[in-house]
Amino acid sequence: MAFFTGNANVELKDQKKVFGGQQLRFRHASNTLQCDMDFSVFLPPQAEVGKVPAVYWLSGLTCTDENFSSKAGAQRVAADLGVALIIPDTSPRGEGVPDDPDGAYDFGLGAGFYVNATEAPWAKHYQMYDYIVDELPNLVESGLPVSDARAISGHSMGGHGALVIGLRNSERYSSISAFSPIVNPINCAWGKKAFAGYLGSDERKWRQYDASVLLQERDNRSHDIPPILVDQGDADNFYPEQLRTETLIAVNTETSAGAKIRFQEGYDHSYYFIASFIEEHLRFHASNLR
Ligand SMILES: N[C@@H](CCC(=O)N[C@@H](CS)C(=O)NCC(=O)O)C(=O)O
Repeated sequence: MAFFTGNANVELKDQKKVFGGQQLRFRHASNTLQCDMDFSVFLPPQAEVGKVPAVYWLSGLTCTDENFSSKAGAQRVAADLGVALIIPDTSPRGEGVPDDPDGAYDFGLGAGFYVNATEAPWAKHYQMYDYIVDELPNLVESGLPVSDARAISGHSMGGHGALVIGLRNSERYSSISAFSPIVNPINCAWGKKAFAGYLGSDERKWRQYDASVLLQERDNRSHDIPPILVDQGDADNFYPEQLRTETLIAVNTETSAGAKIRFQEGYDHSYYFIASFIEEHLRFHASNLR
């Protein structure tokens, strides 16, 4: 199968057969992020005969596109369901892309928080929201056998990204799910640091990137929200201070939003937790993908 035929901007870096499908890794020149970006894709065997729907996966702090592909064990079920997995990196990368001045893991490289930065020196490259919502799906759908039937999922910072992007673009995603998401970043240390850096000190600008605020304010929105599934391990060392799951539970109840938010006993924040429940999440998305 040929990929991105005629598009000199995209290079195939790796290709492995797995469960009858293909695990692929590409590099492309991103206009939105003003740098070269790697992304991974799993194409199920069904993609050989037609376009398949896709689950977009957003990873957490310190991750690249390779953590999910190598640790979650999602390919077997995705192959069974005929669903592609689209796995971007977590920040812009490369020479000239600024990083946290102290090299901290929770800001800068590996920590783009899926926002469009407005503050110098971040604004030039840190436009992850637009990259995930527009550039990446446009690229994938133009050069791979992947349709515009999309679901979105993610972990921790990526769970925050999936909830925010899915809630703000409900016409583009048929379902949303998250593992251990940061659900109220305007009220936790990770979120405050990231939003102050990328968006500046005016906290009113932060609210557009907070899943609990978006859910609370959904009555003002013109369309309904997609079905939502959230799993949270109760032995997660970032729960509750950073993740603030209770805030989402309260808003979900108060607004009758219908999100299914589950605690899973004894599970921590790691990819072992994701591997344990990814099958349920993929089946949930497949049942909603139009
Ligand atoms: N390195 C950080 C934690 C970072 C972390 O747990 N990252 C999660 C996402 S928030 C992850 O998926 N890490 C990569 C992995 O487990 O493969 C620390 O020491 O506190």
